Amino acid sequence: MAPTVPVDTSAIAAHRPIVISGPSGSGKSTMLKRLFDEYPDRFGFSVSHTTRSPRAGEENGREYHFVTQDEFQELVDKKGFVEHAQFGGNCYGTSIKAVEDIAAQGRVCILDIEMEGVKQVANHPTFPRPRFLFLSPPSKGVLEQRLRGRGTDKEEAIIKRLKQAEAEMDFANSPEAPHEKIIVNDDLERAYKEVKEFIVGADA
Ligand SMILES: Nc1ncnc2c1ncn2[C@@H]1O[C@H](COP(=O)(O)OP(=O)(O)OP(=O)(O)O)[C@@H](O)[C@H]1O
Repeated sequence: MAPTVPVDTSAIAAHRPIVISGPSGSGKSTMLKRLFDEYPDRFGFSVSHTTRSPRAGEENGREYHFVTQDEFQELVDKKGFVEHAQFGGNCYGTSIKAVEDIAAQGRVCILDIEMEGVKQVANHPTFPRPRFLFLSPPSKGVLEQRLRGRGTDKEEAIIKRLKQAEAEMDFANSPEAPHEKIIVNDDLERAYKEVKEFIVGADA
């Protein structure tokens, strides 16, 4: 067994990261965009690692930390990732160090991740426990309408997202879910107020 990588997590402990999850189309990007606009200096997204090749205009350390398969695996073995996954034949992961980098700037790191990632974060052996928020659509029907209304997905992708949404919702409502709060995104203003209250505090 590889020893776990020794990463200083003192800034993370002082600025506890927030994990936001919820089905695709539940409104995570919408909420986070508003929050970042309202509080430009308060939050940050960590820079992920990936084994995919950089695209034109992408810079190592800015869009991603671009690494080889071996480098990625080494970090996996050392428990250096808070969470990691494979998409389309490439590996992606959020390192503890990347989250610490945001916290060291005095910012709260926001982790926008899906169900499998949430489970990994909740069960990580050394990562300080973040705060978990789940954003839920009002119903499956409304979710479907919003995914279609967004106009970014093909029919096949919408069907896949709806199926995945069911699994996410079941997990969020199960006893092993780590979420401290589930917010239903029906009315945008009301839901945003709740999100803000959870993330920034009632006095904000
Ligand atoms: N409360 C709301 N009422 C009506 N429409 C909403 C509401 N919240 C979000 N939407 C719309 O629903 C669509 C999906 O929202 P959004 O893209 O923020 O979801 P997401 O959770 O970030 O999805 P993904 O995980 O795929 O990035 C968008 O078109 C957005 O404008």
